[in-house]
Amino acid sequence: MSDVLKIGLVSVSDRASSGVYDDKGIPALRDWLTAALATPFELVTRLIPDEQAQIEAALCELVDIACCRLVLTTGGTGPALRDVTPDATLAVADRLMPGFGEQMRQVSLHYVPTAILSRQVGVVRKQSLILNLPGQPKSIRETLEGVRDADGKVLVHGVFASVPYCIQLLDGPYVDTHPAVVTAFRPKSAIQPKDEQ
Ligand SMILES: Nc1ncnc2c1ncn2[C@@H]1O[C@H](COP(=O)(O)OP(=O)(O)OP(=O)(O)O)[C@@H](O)[C@H]1O
Ligand SMILES: Nc1nc2c(c(=O)[nH]1)N[C@H]1C(S)=C(S)[C@@H](COP(=O)(O)O)O[C@H]1N2
Repeated sequence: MSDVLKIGLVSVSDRASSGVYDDKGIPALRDWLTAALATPFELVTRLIPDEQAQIEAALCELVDIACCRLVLTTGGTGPALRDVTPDATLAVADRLMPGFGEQMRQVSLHYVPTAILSRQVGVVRKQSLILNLPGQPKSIRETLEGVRDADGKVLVHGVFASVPYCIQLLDGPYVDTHPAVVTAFRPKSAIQPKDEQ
């Protein structure tokens, strides 16, 4: 098994994918991951419209063929008729990870009351974790990183704190983070010394 974490990034947007506006989802995801990850990773990106069949196909390709152990989507999680990212994610899921959706909405409520409108889910397909993030580019940092007070103390944990251990439990590569951005939590027995990573 390679030590390099392959991460699929899927930006789901009718307007960005048709060129009405520039896609800000993938750049925001790339920037955040570059700042947060302390272990090697490789990105595979897709920009597609809000079409359920295309989202399902992209998720299956990224997990089954590109072997991405983590896939992050952005966009299409709301209640509008064309928002179908969670539906596509559930359709290709083997198992649900309800804590991720619950925690992302919990975090997001600190930023915006309409956080409850996001139907975002976390699931496992094969040995890969798929997480839906909302479409607002700023929601990427908010949901992954969580909420801090003015002194930088974490008030509500972002979901990324739990992603490295989840990948480890799915027999994926050992992933570590920069604590200034987000601290990866795992039980003491699962922590690998730096020289063995
Ligand atoms: N990929 C993106 N790049 C830049 N801004 C985006 C992107 N996706 C969404 N946004 C912004 O976040 C808002 C909410 O995202 P949502 O996924 O609900 O998009 P939408 O309103 O369905 O439109 P579209 O699918 O055409 O982006 C959008 O109205 C837009 O302002
Ligand atoms: N962290 C965070 N979560 C958020 C938001 C946001 O700006 N930041 N926007 C909310 C809004 S307004 C909507 S409609 C839903 C769904 O957004 P989406 O359709 O762009 O995925 O996400 C919600 N969650």
